[in-house]
Order: sequence, then structure tokens, then C-alpha cells
Amino acid sequence: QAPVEIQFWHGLPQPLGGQLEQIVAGFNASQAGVKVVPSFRGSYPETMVAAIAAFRANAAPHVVQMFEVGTGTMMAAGRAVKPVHELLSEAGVTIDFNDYLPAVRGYYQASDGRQMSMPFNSSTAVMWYNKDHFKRAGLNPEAPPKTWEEVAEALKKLKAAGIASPMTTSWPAWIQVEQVSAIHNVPLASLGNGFDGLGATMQVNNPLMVRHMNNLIAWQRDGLFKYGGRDNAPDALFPAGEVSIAMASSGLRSRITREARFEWGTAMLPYYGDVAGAPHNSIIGGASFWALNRGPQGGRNAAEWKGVAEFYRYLSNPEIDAKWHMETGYVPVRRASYQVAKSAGFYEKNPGSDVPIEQLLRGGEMTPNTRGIRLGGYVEIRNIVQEEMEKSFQGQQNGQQAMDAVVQRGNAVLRNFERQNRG
Ligand SMILES: O=P(O)(O)OC[C@H](O)CO
Repeated sequence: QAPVEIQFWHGLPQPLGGQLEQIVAGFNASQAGVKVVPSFRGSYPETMVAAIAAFRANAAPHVVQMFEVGTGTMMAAGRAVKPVHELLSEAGVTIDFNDYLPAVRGYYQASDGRQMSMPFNSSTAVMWYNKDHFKRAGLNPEAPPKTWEEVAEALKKLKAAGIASPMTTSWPAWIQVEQVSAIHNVPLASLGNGFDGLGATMQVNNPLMVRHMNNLIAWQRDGLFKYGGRDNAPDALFPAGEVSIAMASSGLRSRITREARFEWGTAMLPYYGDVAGAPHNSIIGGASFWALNRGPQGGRNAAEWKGVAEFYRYLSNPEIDAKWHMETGYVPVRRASYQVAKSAGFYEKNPGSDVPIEQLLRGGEMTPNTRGIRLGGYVEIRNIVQEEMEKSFQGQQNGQQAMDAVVQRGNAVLRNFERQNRG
């Protein structure tokens, strides 16, 4: 009998995309009843748009990899989504979600605690730095800057040592707005960043964010900071040796280990040294897997859902999760996987590879400002953030004006989403 085919769309470029497809190949080789067919559909935002369009055309994939900021939109997508808890119970497959890290599991659970999507490639953002550049600038390569004040000093020294663009950031909205807010325990939006309801409003025009935007604007003007584009477009700059400091996903490790021809280190994201209570934990990024109906009429049979459930069971295996973590820099999503990596001596052999995990745990208990973001239409709001940052870097507005514009335009998106999705 031919195996059940499961279409799986993902949004990871190389080398990560190939590594993910190897995991799929491992699943396909592990049994004969199900064949998962992976397909790269462009960036995370492109993959999300493609999946929604395909659903409307009755041709959705069984599983789509969706970046974390699409979560609010997917939670409200109703019958388009087959929730994980329902999928597993119908298929008779058990996954121990209690063993998953609360920050990861909670991100993808409905407010009643039921699992909506399948956690897999969770990351956080870290600070990658070029030790060769640090040495050239007379900076201690084993003591990277901890605060933004120290970062600013280091950037000046790196510039003086001839580095044309000492710093960049990938994912400008995720790292310079969402992470900076969480690390200082400042709300990005009301109602616990949207976790507590659809009525949330944007709150980024606060003194911390305005200060930070004004700093980025000044550093860019002075040639200390290079705006490298939206989303993951700046990812290439660090492994190419063009910048000394890059704030980027922990998953960039995969590319850095393959491409960098210099000594590099991993450090935690900086914080403002004069903000009481900082630093708090950073938030997760990356993606989770959503099971989709074929179209508005449903269109799936029990064997297909069972196939998806078996695929998820495989992904939840701590050996598989640990392998993915160790090969890519994404964090282990289960405690058991973290143990597998520890027992393998991975962290001793790869100094700095535990920085993302430590940073997610920094500062004790999570607060409503450090759990993450659950805003419908947030993918659109991220683009607004990036647009307003770009206007600032072009000298058209200051940090206050940029953050005021994000609040005003972002709230329009939120109210529109609320109107369309309130029960
Ligand atoms: O590059 P990733 O997979 O760590 O994802 C980064 C951001 O969280 C995407 O929203």
C-alpha cells in the first residue's frame, strides 16, 4: 500500500532548510506508512501568505511552518487550523508537553492551556561578535560588552580601528523593539502584549523605546551601526566578516559555523545599565508547525491527520530535538533534549552554545511583558515598525515620531483585526 503523503511547507533558507529536510527524511526512513514531502516556500512571511492563499484555493499543505509572530493570527483562524491537542487525541498519539520549556509551550497554547501548534524550531536572539575585530580594536575578546553603554564604547573603538560598519541587526522589529522591550520588562502592547485579549493597544512610544530608537539613529548617522534591511536580510553580514557585532537569531549559528573565517563569540543581548530590574529574560522566536485543513470545506481524512500526528511524535523525540539544537543553534524545546545535549558534552565542546538558553532563563520569573507577543495582524505591524525605523534612518523623523507612528498605525491594524475576529 502506498504511504499517505503529507505536504509540509517551510520557510527556512539554506543551510537550515536542508537540515530541516534531513530531519523529514529521517522520519520518512523510520516508517513506511507516511511520507512527508517538504517544500521551501520562501521567507517566513512569504510562507505564511502562501499558506493562507492556498487554503482559500482548497490546496493548503497539511503542515506549515509559521514564524512565532503569526501565532495571534493563526489562533484566530478558526476552522482553517487543526489544533494539535485535537489532532493527537483523535490519532491516539501522546506527546508529553509538560516536558517542554514553559516559554516555548506557552507561546503556542490557547488561553485555556490547550496546545494549538507543534513547537519545534524555537530560537532567541543573541549578540554574535567577531573576536578578530575585537583584538584589532584593543577590546578583550573574552569580555564582550554587557550593557548598551558598553556596546556604544566598543563601537567607537572598533570604528577607530578601521571597521567601517561595526554593528548591525537582523530582524529589526524582533530584536530592537520586541526583545529590547522584554529585556527591560516594558510592555510592547497592553493586555500582556495581547495574550489577554483582542483589545490590546500598542505601547511602544515609551521612554525606553524612544531612547533606544534615538540611539540607533545616532549610531547609524555616525557610522557605528549599519541598517542591513528587513527581517533576516542582514544575516549575511556577520559570517562574511563585514560587521563586528551582529544581533541575530541563535539559529544563525548554523551559517556562522560553516561560513565564518574568523574567531567569533556568542554573548547575551545588551541592556541599559541604569534601568532598574534589567535584564529580564529574552523572548523566543523561530517558528512552530500548524496543521491545516485543505480548505474552507475541510477536506482531510483520518489517515492524513494520523500521518501528521506520527510526524509530530517523531519531532518530539528528545534525540531528534537535541540533534536539531546541536546542529543549528535553535534551542532545545524539551528539558529531556537539553539533557541529551549536556550528556553529549556539547556545551563544553562548544563554548557559548548555551548562551541562548541562559538568556531565556535570565532574570527569574517571566512577567506579562516577557512572555512574548500574541497580537493579531502582527506580521503587518512588524512591517510598519520596519518602515518607521527606515524613515528614521533616512533622517526623516526622530525616535519619538517613529514610535508614535508605530502606535497609531499599529492600533489601526489591531482594531481592524479585532472587528473581523471578535466572536
Ligand atoms: O530566524 P528565526 O527562525 O530564529 O526567527 C526569527 C524571528 O523570530 C522570526 O519572527
